[in-house]
Amino acid sequence: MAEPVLELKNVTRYVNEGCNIFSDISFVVNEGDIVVLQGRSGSGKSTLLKCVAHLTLHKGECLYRGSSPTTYGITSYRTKVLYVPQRSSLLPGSPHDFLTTITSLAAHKSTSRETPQDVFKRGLDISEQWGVDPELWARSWINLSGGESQRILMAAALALDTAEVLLLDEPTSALDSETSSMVESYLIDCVKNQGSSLKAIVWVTHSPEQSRRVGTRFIYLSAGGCYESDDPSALSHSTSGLPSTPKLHSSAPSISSSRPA
Ligand SMILES: Nc1ncnc2c1ncn2[C@@H]1O[C@H](COP(=O)(O)OP(=O)(O)OP(=O)(O)O)[C@@H](O)[C@H]1O
Repeated sequence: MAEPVLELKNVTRYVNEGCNIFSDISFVVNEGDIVVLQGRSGSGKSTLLKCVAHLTLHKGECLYRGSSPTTYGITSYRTKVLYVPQRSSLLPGSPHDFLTTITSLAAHKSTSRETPQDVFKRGLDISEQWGVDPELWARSWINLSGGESQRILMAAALALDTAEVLLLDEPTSALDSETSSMVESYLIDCVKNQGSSLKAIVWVTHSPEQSRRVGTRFIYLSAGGCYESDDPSALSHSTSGLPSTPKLHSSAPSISSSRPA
């Protein structure tokens, strides 16, 4: 049986007293899973990834291999459960600077024996397979296109080779369909490859087609709770039970489920 790698227990993101973006989100991510997380715009997908990455205040627990982030130390936890944002716009310097900074962190050094040069070379190799000119790694993030930034960020995350779980926030939203499919295939192969350090992905997308191509499980955020479905595009043809405009929720648990998530 597949080992659980990540466990969300009653994760609740509050905004004000008694007002939540979502409440009591609970599900387990097992080795080999590519969990596609879908939901209407504003339903809280990005916020949930940030809660799991311990980047935003929340209630409840996110256990990695059965232990809390504080047990590992938050920075070490983030090398294992790695959040890849949709945009790199707030990062200073160049992608090369970024990778140099990350590989110099004690948390990275304690989980990787590779030199920064090895990591950088792998990042170049991966991104070149996706059509990125190696020279772009020396350019400032702000002068890269959305698609160039997205591919380089993803290549950097994979090149670090420390994460067992990637939390991907619309990772191909700026890519054309051909490039998107190369990135998708690479990620799927990594999760399937027994020798890879990457064991699972939580993948936010708005595309039912992408959900079908990459997902092994499908979780939907809706009405401040979540449900799991066998249908990779349940949201796109759901006509009931979903608010057209997501609202903050004033009551606690609200988990609708076609199957317990
Ligand atoms: N710090 C905050 N304070 C108040 N509201 C917030 C805060 N952070 C996020 N929100 C609100 O929470 C909701 C969920 O935001 P989030 O970005 O997680 O949604 P999403 O499902 O990822 O949306 P999209 O699909 O449009 O990217 C939004 O209505 C957003 O405005």
